[in-house]
Amino acid sequence: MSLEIRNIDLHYRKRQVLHQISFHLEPGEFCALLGPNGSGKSTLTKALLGLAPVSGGSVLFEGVDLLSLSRVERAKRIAYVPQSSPVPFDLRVYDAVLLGRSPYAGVRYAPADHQATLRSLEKLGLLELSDRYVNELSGGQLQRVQIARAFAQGTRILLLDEPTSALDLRYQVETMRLVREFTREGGIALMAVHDLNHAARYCNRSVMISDGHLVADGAPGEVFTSQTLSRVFDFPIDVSHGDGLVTVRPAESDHEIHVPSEWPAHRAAPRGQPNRFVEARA
Ligand SMILES: Nc1ncnc2c1ncn2[C@@H]1O[C@H](COP(=O)(O)OP(=O)(O)OP(=O)(O)O)[C@@H](O)[C@H]1O
Repeated sequence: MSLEIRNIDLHYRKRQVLHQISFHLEPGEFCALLGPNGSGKSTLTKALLGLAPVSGGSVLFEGVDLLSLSRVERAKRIAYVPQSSPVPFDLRVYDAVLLGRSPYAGVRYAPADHQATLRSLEKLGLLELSDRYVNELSGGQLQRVQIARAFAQGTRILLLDEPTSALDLRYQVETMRLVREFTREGGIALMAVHDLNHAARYCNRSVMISDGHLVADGAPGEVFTSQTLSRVFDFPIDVSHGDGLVTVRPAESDHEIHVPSEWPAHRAAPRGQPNRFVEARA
């Protein structure tokens, strides 16, 4: 069952921040949500969670518009790892992860909720920290608690906002692998991320936003071209392909790439085709 994001418009006060954003994600897709600072990535993520005021459009999953659901019902379908969030000082790691089960809990948590919590703590290497208070953790440990809570929620869709920004290299890689495993088991993941090399390496889909408009959509190997990235980030960027890997870096000064003033003339392939690169701005 795909996640269909259709014609999302969003205004903050009178300023339009998202313009007719449309794309769909299939089970198994780990999609990078890319774009420069202020382009609208976090806003789109929050819109999908019902946390930002959508002025038009819908988000369809399993036959329902997620935007029409209550918070609890939406939380059974979609979990979120925020960039940062306030830390309650008197909460232990175990209880913070158990909170991921609150959409299912009645008066008290069931044994299945505790089992899901333990599995998630183990996955994220947090069992040893279970009894620690979350306000005593390092930034990276706290980030792993957020991820564990989202996994414990047991949803089919996972939204992540820069989930590896506070993590050291080992946990960056392990987190990317866990999310990839989640999608290989049939989940759908959408991750706002700045690290283009991470996106190229771990994601099998990428969607680019510029100034609130969708400007490119496809596999990273197709979308990541010098021309597109230089245009979107307004900065000369080199892309090399080799050994099955795409590598992105700032262009060397002795062969700087001209930042094109026009969008590359790629067109969307028919639905279901692997190349979904679109030229979304005329
Ligand atoms: N609560 C808000 N009220 C008004 N404007 C907002 C609000 N939140 C974000 N914006 C504006 O919306 C636009 C998109 O911001 P957003 O945070 O979605 O960008 P982003 O792509 O996630 O940026 P970054 O990469 O820097 O995290 C920006 O111009 C920002 O100033």
